[in-house]
Parts: sequence; C-alpha cells; structure tokens
Amino acid sequence: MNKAIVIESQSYQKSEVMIGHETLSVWPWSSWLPENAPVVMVVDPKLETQIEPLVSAIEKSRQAHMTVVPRTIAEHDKTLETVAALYRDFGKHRVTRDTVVVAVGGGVLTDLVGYVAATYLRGLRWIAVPTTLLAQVDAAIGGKVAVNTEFGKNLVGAFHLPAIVAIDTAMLSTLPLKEWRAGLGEVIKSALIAGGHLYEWVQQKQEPLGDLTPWWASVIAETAALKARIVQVDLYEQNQRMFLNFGHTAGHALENYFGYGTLSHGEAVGLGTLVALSLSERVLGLRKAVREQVMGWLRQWGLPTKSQPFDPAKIYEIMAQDKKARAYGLQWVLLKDIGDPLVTRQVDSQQVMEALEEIQ
Ligand SMILES: O=C(O)C(=O)C[C@@H](O)[C@H](O)[C@H](O)COP(=O)(O)O
Repeated sequence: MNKAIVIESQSYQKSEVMIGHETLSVWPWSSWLPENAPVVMVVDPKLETQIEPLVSAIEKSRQAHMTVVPRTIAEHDKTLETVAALYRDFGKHRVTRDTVVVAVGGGVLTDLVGYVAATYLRGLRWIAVPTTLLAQVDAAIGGKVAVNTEFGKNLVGAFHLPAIVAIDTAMLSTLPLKEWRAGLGEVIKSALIAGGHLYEWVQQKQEPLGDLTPWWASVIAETAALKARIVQVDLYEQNQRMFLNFGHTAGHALENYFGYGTLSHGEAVGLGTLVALSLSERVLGLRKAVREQVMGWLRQWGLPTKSQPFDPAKIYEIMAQDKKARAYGLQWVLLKDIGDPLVTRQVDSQQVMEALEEIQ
C-alpha cells in the first residue's frame, strides 16, 4: 500500500494581548490559569519586590502550588546553556505538562523562557508579563521565542504563542533610561513600516523617555497592536511578518559583531534602520529626507546615528545567517515609502557595503 496518510495539524495557537496601567494584579488570573494547574514563574530578580502583588494575586486565585524561579538573563546569557539550566530547575521542581510558565521580565527573558516553555515536555502553556519597553511593544508579542548562538541572533527558537501577554505600562515607571532606549528601535521601525497615526505621532514629537505620558501610552498601545495585527495574519513569517524585521538584518549582525550586550537591541536596530533606509534610497528611490528625519529622532532620544568602527565584510558575512536569508541569498525589508514596506532580493553587495559605510 503506498497511499499517504495525511496529518493536518490543528495546532490552533491563540494569544490574548492585554494592555493596561496598574492592572497586573487585578487581571483575571483565575480564568487565565487552568484550575489547579501548577505555576512556575521565572522572574528577573530586580522585579521581585515590584511583582509581590502579582504573586499574591496568582496564589490567591488558585489551589495549586506556585514556584518562583528568580533568574537574571542579560543578552549575553541568552544561550542554550541558560536554557539547560532552566531545564534543570524545571526538573528539580518536577514540572509536569499541565504546568503554566509565567515569564516576568524584559525581552531577553521572555524570549528565552518562552523557548523553554516551547520545548520542555514538548511544550507548556505560558504567559508573558513584559516589563520593559522593548518587551511590551515587541518581544513578548507574537510567539517568536529564541536564543542566540555564536553564528547569530535568535538562530535557535520556535513559534510558541504565549496564551496571554499581560502588558502593564505601570511596570515602566522604574525602567532605567537605557532600557527605554533599548526599545526605541522597535517604535521607530513600527512607525516607518506602518505609517498612519503611529508615524504621525512620532513625527510630530519625540517625548522624553522615562515618563509614561498619554503620548507614550498611545505609542506603546499602537506599536503593540500593529505587531499583533501582523502576527494574526502571518504567524510563521511567510510574508507580511517579515516587515517587522525592518532594520534587523544589519541590526542583528551589529549586535553579534560587537558581542551580545555591547550594543543594545534598540541601538542596533536604530543603526540597522539607517542601513535599510539607505538601501531603500538606492534600490527603491526612497527620498533621503526620511533617513534624515529618522536620524533626528535617534539624536533626540539619545540613540547613536554612527556605529563604532567595524569591518563591513564581516558584517556582511554575519548577515548571511539572517533567518530571512534563503539558499539563493539575502532578503531585505526595505521601504518604498512610509507605511509601504516590501521584501526584496534585488540588493547587490556593493549597495550593502556603501549603506554600511554610511553608519561608520
Ligand atoms: O516578531 C517578528 O517577526 C519580528 O521580526 C520582530 C522583531 O522586532 C524582533 O526583534 C524579533 O525577535 C526578531 O526576529 P528574528 O526572526 O530576526 O529573530
């Protein structure tokens, strides 16, 4: 018999993105956590005091036991070794398949803990509680979970949607300015690929970092919503979701080149955005005024418009590992105009080298 038996996956992943202010411990945790399911919370130790109301809200809402695992995870810790350490923690705590993992921290922590949730016991339900600007507007949304390798950023990972993304903007009240800056690359990227209100708000003013003003509340909500809309139609990044990678082709390569953690993701994506805009001018005729405007935004927010010196040939070599690359070569996300991104292979190495030189 050579008739194929077809298995069509019904793995319908669903993710609810909640955005509020001072709402974390009053959200309906008892309905978010299956009855009697054990909970393992992996939390950035810096936040343990701040999230006490959340811990008690979860413990009050359930009979089952909750284990809190404090774990500092900086960019240079975003490795398979750290994943293995968490596997050991989960083994020690006898984590079972009905356990819900709650990840509380920045984008690096939610990326790594989300990957542990995607792979431990072949997959656990998880909830993301993002506590930085980067995580709230981008990293915790959409289920891209991953760790870095020596060959590149996020090269080992999965698509594993968090059941809930609980974004409480009050968590930003204690966020250091460096961490605010680390999320700005995604805000600028989103404004450029989306156009519309988000672009207009950012074009009109770039409010100071650190105060959660109504302007920031609107920008965060709209950036998060943009990502959710795109993921809704292209979870596995077959086409539109690639637009969210604007500025990341060069950005990730710069992070790898200088050593993870040396350049923040926001700084790297800001520089990568300038490279992508320069290529958009060369390949698609985008007007140079857009890049000049973005340089003004970066300066206003204290992000670099020039990189430390680097070897463009080495950056180009690292970019070859980019996940948008295919056997036939690199794919670039460029802009035809504000709000009008596209994916193209029609970029030659000379144009890339010239665009890279412009940020040196
Ligand atoms: O969610 C996506 O898709 C993105 O590309 C969003 C990016 O801003 C984010 O940094 C993502 O983690 C990078 O994706 P990767 O596939 O280049 O690792």
